[in-house]
Amino acid sequence: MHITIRLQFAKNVVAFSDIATAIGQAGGDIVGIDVISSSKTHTVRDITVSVLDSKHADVVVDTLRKTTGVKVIHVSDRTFLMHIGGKIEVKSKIPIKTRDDLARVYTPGVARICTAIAEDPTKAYSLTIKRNTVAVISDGTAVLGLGDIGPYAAMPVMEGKAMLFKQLAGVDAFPICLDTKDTEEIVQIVKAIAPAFGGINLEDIAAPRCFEIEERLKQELDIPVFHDDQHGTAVVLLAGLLNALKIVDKKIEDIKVVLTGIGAAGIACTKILLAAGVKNIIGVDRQGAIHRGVQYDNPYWNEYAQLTNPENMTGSLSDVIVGADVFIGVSAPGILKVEDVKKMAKDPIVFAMANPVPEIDPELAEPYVRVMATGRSDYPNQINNVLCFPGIFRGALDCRAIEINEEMKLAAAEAIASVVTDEELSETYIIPSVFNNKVAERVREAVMKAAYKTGVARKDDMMFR
Ligand SMILES: NC(=O)c1ccc[n+]([C@@H]2O[C@H](COP(=O)([O-])OP(=O)(O)OC[C@H]3O[C@@H](n4cnc5c(N)ncnc54)[C@H](O)[C@@H]3O)[C@@H](O)[C@H]2O)c1
Ligand SMILES: O=C(O)C[C@H](O)C(=O)O
Ligand SMILES: [Mg+2]
Repeated sequence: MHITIRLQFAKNVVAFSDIATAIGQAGGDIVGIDVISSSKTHTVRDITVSVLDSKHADVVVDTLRKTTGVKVIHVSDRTFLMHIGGKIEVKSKIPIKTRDDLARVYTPGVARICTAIAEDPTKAYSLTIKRNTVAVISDGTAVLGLGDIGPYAAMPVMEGKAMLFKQLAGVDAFPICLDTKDTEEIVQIVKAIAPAFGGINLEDIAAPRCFEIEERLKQELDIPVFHDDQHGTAVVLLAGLLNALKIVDKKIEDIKVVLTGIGAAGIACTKILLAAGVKNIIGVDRQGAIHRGVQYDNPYWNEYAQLTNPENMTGSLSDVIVGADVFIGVSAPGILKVEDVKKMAKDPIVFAMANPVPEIDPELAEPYVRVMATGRSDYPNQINNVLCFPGIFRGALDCRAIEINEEMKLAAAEAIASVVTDEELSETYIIPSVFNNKVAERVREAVMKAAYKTGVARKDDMMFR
């Protein structure tokens, strides 16, 4: 990573070459220097330094703080700089240049538009932003793998999702973080703001509350409601697994899968795998393998035990991973050990998808696995729901679907997998890149086709009939 250190130094006490030497001795690489101001006695410079990680950054900055004649004014890194003032803004489509423009976009002209919508509320789709908007709703309780960090801290992730919605699929998404963890209140708030939106993307809401919130909203709203961490993740996981299985030449019905983190993502991933034909899947959470014969406080785990773990295995991750063909992690950093990977069947597939730190460091796992994937953008094979949510909502909005159903999700998974051709498929390319512009378009088309086929599309479109 790069950090930029703004420092002031006394010219008669220390020379810049001494500062450069100090940075070099601390292992930092100077990649840029800007002079901010200079007087007879003092100079202020921004020095951009390449460092290994945030601990290393602290070492470099501490060295400078201890250098006589140097005052560190502040330190910023590029990632922080990209977040200053937030990452998105609202823009008008039409400039208001004249009184005439004003009288059309605002009072009095706008009143005729309002009246038309009051007479026929479906006109909201043609005369307001509704046809292109998605609310990205979070309560900040399961933000990436950081846990319950609250609504303010969740905002940067939701802003990031909104950027991706726009860039990858042209969808106008609004980040909305709620300062409540009350299921009923969240349901009522989302229902109340729904008129402005064509779809609702729930994000980073912890299990098990997320299940009830999604179910209630699906029943009570006539626009698609989609919990991204459940279904977006499940769709992309299935796409990646379908392609990875081609490489190891194993059939989906024959594989043994061990999945850690039986929360929002884990339960949805399990369900999509069962629907796709997986027979032997064992879920592991903090207490070990989920199995029959115990009563869990979490009702979803009791149901989970009925659907999974055919041999009713008990024990820890290390116990049940023996002979597994596939490991899927949607849980917590570092919980899969190299020793565990060594116990897996031949040609192991490891999808360590916890963000930002995966269940196993890919560098540690790589010598022992055939196919390795993470949720991150800095390693090959990024299995991340960003491959799904922009295209799936684009499709749902364009055909004005009332919901995003199972057929639409399966169609999206197959569409994502299909972007990687048989010639291109390899251990390090099982899933297309986020920047592959075929992804959102193919997902959109597949999702619309499935929506028309299952009768949930409201917009007439002969092309997809
Ligand atoms: N790559 C992706 O696209 C993607 C998508 C969704 C979620 N995720 C990641 O998956 C993780 C879970 O997200 P979620 O939304 O399902 O959260 P969640 O809070 O709903 O579920 C997390 C589950 O993991 C369990 N867990 C925590 N520590 C564990 C441990 N040491 N061993 C076993 N289980 C443990 C928790 O008990 C909980 O059941 C996060 O790290 C998130 O970043 C990745
Ligand atoms: O936000 C991501 O990168 C993926 C996913 O939604 C997560 O919560 O980890
Ligand atoms: Mg998420």
